[in-house]
Amino acid sequence: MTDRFIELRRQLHQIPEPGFCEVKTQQFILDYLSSLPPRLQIKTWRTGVLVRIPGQNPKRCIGYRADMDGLPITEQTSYPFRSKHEGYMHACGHDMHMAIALGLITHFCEHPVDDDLLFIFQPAEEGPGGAFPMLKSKEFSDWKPDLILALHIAPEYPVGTIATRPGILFANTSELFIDLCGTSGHAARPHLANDMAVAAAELTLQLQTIVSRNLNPLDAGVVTIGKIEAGTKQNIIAGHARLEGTIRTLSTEAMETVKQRIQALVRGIETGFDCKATIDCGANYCQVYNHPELTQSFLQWAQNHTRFHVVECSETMAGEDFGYFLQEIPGFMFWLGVETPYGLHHPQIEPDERAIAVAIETVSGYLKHLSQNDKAFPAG
Ligand SMILES: CC(=O)N[C@@H](CCC[C@H](N)C(=O)O)C(=O)O
Repeated sequence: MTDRFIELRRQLHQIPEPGFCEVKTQQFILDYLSSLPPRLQIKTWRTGVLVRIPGQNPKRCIGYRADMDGLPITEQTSYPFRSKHEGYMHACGHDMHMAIALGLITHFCEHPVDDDLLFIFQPAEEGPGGAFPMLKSKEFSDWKPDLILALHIAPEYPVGTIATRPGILFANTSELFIDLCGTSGHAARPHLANDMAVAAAELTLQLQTIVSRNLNPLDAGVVTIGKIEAGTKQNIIAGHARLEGTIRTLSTEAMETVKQRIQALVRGIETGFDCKATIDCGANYCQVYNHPELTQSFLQWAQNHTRFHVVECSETMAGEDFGYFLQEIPGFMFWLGVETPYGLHHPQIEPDERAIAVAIETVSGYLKHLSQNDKAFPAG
């Protein structure tokens, strides 16, 4: 049974696509679903897919979400089933997440529960963010679940480990794009140009003072510049530079502080370097805030009813747009151990596929438990 979903994961691994371009991925999911019993109800939303399994005696609907997009990374794994899409890779486990969801759908087709189940294949988690527009869509609203769950692979935990925590699990995020416009010129005549490579270098270092000097150390934050581009040739002074990065904070107040300080530092660069700058904060994700009582009861259930190692973990500064679902629907997200020396977003990451069986066993057991226990649902 599990080999089947490992195989599906390997096939999905070969066709990573960027956010809202998951056309082949969507077709792959639809093709697989068409091999299952016709009692499934299926809808598409942009490149996403919604799958409803009607319950036998439904009082509620329980949702389970898997994300679908790949990353712009050139794969360097040892896999014989490497990405066929040059420059793109499933380096954040979304291929695993989708294979697990397909495994769960297959399981519940064969073993239906009382409540309706909704499986959500959501595009564009890595950006610009598919969760929020999907949540607001008519397709989703008509089938809005009463409770929602999701998981994310965790390279740092061994297979057979499940980890989560009540409250904040993932941070608030904001993308960051800064363009600096000066004047290019001959490399030998700097006094007649206005060098944006130097301005970009200065700004990159200044941005690193925000977390260390402006944020309360007890209110964590991160400012990372992941990409800097400037100039056209080694002997031409760069008239333009672009910095691309991301901001992460645990509180919304800290996010405001960081953004205000970025504004101030960029204005300082404009004055100091006599240039023009623009700041674009791109896509923002709210924090993933796990429903406290529900998460606590899941941890207890998993400890008592699974064979797996259950850990209460700390928060991460990574982001996840699943947080938008949790703003409107009680639920939680948890980590699934896939032990590998390479972290998320690394070109060599090779998650241990045995975790697919761990996830299917755990989530199918928990969804069945939820469906059989009115008290397991949060009040109201
Ligand atoms: C789990 C994970 O790695 N998520 C991404 C989410 C991206 C958020 C957004 N595009 C940004 O860069 O701010 C992450 O990088 O944490």
